[in-house]
Amino acid sequence: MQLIDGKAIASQIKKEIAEEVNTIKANGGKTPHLAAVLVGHDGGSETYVSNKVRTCEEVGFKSTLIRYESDVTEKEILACVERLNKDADVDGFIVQLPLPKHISEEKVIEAIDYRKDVDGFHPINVGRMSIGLPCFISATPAGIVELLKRYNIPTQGKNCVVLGRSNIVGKPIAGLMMQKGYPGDATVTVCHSRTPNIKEICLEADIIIAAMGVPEFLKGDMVKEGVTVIDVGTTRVPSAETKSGFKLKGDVAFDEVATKAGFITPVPGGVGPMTIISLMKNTLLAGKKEIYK
Ligand SMILES: Nc1nc(=O)c2c([nH]1)NC[C@@H]1CN(c3ccc(C(=O)N[C@@H](CCC(=O)O)C(=O)O)cc3)C=[N+]21
Repeated sequence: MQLIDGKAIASQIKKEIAEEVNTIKANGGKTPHLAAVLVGHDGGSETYVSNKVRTCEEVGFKSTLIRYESDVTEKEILACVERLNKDADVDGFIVQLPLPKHISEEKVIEAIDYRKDVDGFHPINVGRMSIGLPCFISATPAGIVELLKRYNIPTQGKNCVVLGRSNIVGKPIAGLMMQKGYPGDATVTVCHSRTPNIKEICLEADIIIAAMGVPEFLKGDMVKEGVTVIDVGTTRVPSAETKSGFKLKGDVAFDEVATKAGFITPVPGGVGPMTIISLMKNTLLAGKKEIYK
């Protein structure tokens, strides 16, 4: 079994980005600027957003964090998006999800200028990705693809099973794994809460991407020997062992599955750090106007 060390790969890419930012600045170019909008005080969102802001500092980006209480109105959030769309200094921005129930995530995402949508959640970016046009690819799927590449994991003609059909992970990663080229050219099966025979399907898989958000869903008896397992789950469960009182749990029963897997990502330290780094890459691309003028 080989552990896929997302944390190590992410810090390597972080150095590459920091060097490029230095060069841009040395040549009198504009410092890339990422803004993040955070609504409410949910523990997970706070941690992820502060990771993002800290990483911006580490690579030399400018960052702006805009915070709202959870009783903020949809109108106020839409006005904030409009301001960020117009702010010439902001190259890209994200609105951290999930949003409180009284705010429509669809409306907010559609209001974002797709040229600044470094999350890759806007329908224009989603659509362009699905037909293979230049676009912002959402950070988690992009991070997964990068890990497969860096570990030279074969995908062509392989059975890839995606667990979960969310708009931000399941659907886009399924599309990327079946697209032409590498990593891609896989035979993709998407399973979800209504799939009756998930175990049977997983037992045929060469690659399993687990993104259902159900802690320790994938058990040792559901995978074949030598499988590559990518664990996207990040559920916070209460824990007495940690200072924060929470522990991060993946969608994979790690110990059981690791004994059979060829490659496996840990949680934390797997896909999470790669998600952050992909967001930085998208922000750099936005700053350089490489995808959209
Ligand atoms: N608009 C938006 N964009 C997102 O990209 C987005 C979002 N909303 N909502 C929530 C999910 C989740 N997500 C993660 C980011 C970093 C880690 C991460 O850094 N994880 C670390 C551990 C962090 C910790 O200790 O809690 C790791 O796995 O090693 C995890 C999950 C981004 N998301």
